[in-house]
Amino acid sequence: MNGAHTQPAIGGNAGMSSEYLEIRGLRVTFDGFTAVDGVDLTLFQGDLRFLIGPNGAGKTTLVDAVTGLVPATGSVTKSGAELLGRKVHQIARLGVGRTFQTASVFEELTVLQNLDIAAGSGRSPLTMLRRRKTVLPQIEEALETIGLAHLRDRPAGILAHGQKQWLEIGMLLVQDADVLLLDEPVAGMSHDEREETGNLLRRIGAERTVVVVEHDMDFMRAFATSVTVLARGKVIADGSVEEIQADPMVQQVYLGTAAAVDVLEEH
Ligand SMILES: Nc1ncnc2c1ncn2[C@@H]1O[C@H](COP(=O)(O)OP(=O)(O)OP(=O)(O)O)[C@@H](O)[C@H]1O
Repeated sequence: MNGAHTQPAIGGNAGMSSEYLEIRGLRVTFDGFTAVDGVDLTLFQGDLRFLIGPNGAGKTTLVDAVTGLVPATGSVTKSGAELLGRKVHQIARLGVGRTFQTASVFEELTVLQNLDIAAGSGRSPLTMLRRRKTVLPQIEEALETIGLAHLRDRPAGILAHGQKQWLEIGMLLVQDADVLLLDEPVAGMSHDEREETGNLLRRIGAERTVVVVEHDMDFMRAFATSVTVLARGKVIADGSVEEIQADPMVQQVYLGTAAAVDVLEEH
């Protein structure tokens, strides 16, 4: 970690800005098995919220439910608009975007074309067929933000693993997503790529709400402004990194062994 990092502000701008995503009593059931069990979560603009928990805790299912991929009960509102019951593309249009554990970019298309398609997701098929002659300002901006401006005309297939994840994040930015749910964005990344990704999340997170599902505790400690711990579909703790690390319930449930305490407290 270099010295340029500012200390994460606990809770981001919580309380200072409008509420962005409010999850109440969220429940997802698969054939009688409850994967997400009555989750309440409030996320604010400026919050870089990490969602952690053991394997099978329900983290990805929660993201799937918010983004319309699995049916759920309860309520998820974004700035007052109910998301549950809407289709995936409608939720995306309301500004809620997500990435998957495996980056899903069009490998044969250039970086620019990938961003152009994402930016055009709200356009009609006819206008999509017409190629844009100029690069849209929001695409220029996204290229700079994700650090891929120099690779704009290269096929996405040649990008390094980390760069593909950044391109996916760029695709959410050009779609105007202001709530971003990222599923294990640094899995498989090198140390330097993690550092770059963390800085990218800080840059984009200042004006947005970013939720990061992650297993990497070092990454969480370095970049989280707040943390929610899920276990067996329920929220067992919510707070700053320090509060989460000191929580005996988290130490016990999260990994369940004495070694787990070392993992959580390691610096
Ligand atoms: N489509 C499905 N059908 C049945 N069960 C499912 C389905 N999707 C997830 N589950 C179950 O729901 C539980 C929560 O899974 P989920 O993938 O959300 O956990 P997770 O916290 O993201 O885990 P990991 O950290 O391993 O990715 C698991 O027990 C999983 O087997």
